[in-house]
Amino acid sequence: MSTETKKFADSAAVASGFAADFAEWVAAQGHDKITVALSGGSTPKLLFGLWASDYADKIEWARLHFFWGDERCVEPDDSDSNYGVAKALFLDKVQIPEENVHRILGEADPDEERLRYENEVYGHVDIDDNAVPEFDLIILGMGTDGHTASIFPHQSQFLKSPQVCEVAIHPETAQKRITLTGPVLNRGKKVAFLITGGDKAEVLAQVIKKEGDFANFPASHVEAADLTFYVDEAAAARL
Ligand SMILES: O=C1O[C@H](COP(=O)(O)O)[C@@H](O)[C@H](O)[C@H]1O
Repeated sequence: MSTETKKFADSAAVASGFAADFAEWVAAQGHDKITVALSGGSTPKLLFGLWASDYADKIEWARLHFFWGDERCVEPDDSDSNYGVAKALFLDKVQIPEENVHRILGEADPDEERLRYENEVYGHVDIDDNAVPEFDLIILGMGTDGHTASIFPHQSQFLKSPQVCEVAIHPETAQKRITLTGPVLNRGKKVAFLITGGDKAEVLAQVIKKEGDFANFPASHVEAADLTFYVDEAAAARL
């Protein structure tokens, strides 16, 4: 298992550092149908913008299949939709076949969608001997409460769920979400956290150093074989 922390000056530098590593990694993959689970929220927006502006013709997008680590149960054109954000910022701007985009249907019944999406994942992603999907790359973020994907501290049982996806509930808004579970995050062949901002510094330090309240932060339970934290100086202030 290898864990690395890459520190950058600010959030823009995190996006460009990750984008450069990503382009190199895609080019080095010896197979097509490279499966990537995207994160949502605000942090990856700079990355998505950069993919559209600087990498549209530098990456063979048709080799990639995009999935999501989590989705909010809203319409795809809702500003809260993780898919909607990615679509507006880069999917509509790069040459990627529609069938390579495997969105979670946030507008569908969550319990039915959880099962449909699980089958979608099984239809395209390698599995291990225990039928756990092995994405080539999973991109994750972390909330100020230590949640990752949509595994929140109050639903930490999802870290050990035997299912591919679970229906999560946001602790403050009660918004329903669909999230990949802990075993799937841990089986990612490569996992990258993108974490920026001083408001995450204290939690990030506990997550990385495994100190203090770390056990209560879902992000600290992601233990993939190849794990990299891309952080800015503000988020890294307590490391
Ligand atoms: O709700 C979510 O939160 C996390 C962190 O989001 P950010 O806005 O702090 O970057 C994100 O990784 C997750 O995908 C998202 O749905």
